[in-house]
Amino acid sequence: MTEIAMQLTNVRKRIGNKEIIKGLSFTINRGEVFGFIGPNGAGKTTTIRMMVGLMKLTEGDVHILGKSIKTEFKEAIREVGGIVENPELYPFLTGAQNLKQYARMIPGITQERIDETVKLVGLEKVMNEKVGRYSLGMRQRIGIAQALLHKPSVLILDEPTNGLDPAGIREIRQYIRKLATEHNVAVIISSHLLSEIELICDRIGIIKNGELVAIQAVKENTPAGEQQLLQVEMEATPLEKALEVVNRKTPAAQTNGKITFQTEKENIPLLISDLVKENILIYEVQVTKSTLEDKFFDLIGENIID
Ligand SMILES: Nc1ncnc2c1ncn2[C@@H]1O[C@H](COP(=O)(O)OP(=O)(O)OP(=O)(O)O)[C@@H](O)[C@H]1O
Repeated sequence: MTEIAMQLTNVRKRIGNKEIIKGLSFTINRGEVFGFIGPNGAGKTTTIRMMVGLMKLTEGDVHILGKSIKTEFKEAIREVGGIVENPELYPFLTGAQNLKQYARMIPGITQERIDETVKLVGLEKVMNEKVGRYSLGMRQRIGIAQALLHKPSVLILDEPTNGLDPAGIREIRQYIRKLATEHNVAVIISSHLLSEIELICDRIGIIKNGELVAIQAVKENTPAGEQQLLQVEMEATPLEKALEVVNRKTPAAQTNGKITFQTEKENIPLLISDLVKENILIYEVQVTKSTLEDKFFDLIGENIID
């Protein structure tokens, strides 16, 4: 059974009189790697800062394992680990000393837990080396270990592959996948490069100008022979209620005032019947088979390269 790790509901952020984030609604499941992609300035970092509790929401809510970041901040935030800016590390201390230092700030972290996280990110062999001598990829991994010490259910990484070479990216990818599948962590990764992120993620949400413009499963991760998921876009009223009903069967998001989700063909009539039973009015349903790249270039209208 899929368990929702994080749910964004109509998340908005206004700074001054500018609305930077314009009503984001989507869910991320445990064990899933979710990519959050969009051009520079799209609103990824702002959204992530709200998800990790570094910035207040102007409107809407974020629930983490069902706990509201607004009304149950402590309980909700306990389930989140993240690297938003570069991980804070002391280059003149060893990896082991850095982790120990960091662990002092969190109550109840045992040496056993530190060792466990080191193993999780595969840094056992270099723990006694000074961090200043680590490669960028190793520094990222020790940052991930720090973020994991308190056993969060959701791990959020802002541009974790930034500046890494292909080998570094491959390593990070391997550990992120392991975290999701073996430890049931929901991992959220932001990036402005589709090519990098589609290799890591199960699902990708595309953000542009503070709005979610599409959400789609990455087909490379679909086992061979499995039926290809169809992309469904639906205009329905009331939207929030419709979103909730669809979410019971499959993760759905709100994009441009419509509900977007993916499902197998035979599920479509079942979902429509569920919606009708709940007195939801359906005005339009669009079903497409488009690939992620098609969608991405259609929506963004440009190749996202710095
Ligand atoms: N404190 C602020 N005051 C005013 N505008 C801001 C503030 N922070 C961010 N913005 C604006 O909000 C928009 C979204 O910024 P954000 O950093 O979230 O985008 P991003 O998708 O993370 O981009 P990048 O990939 O460049 O980091 C941008 O247009 C930015 O100029």
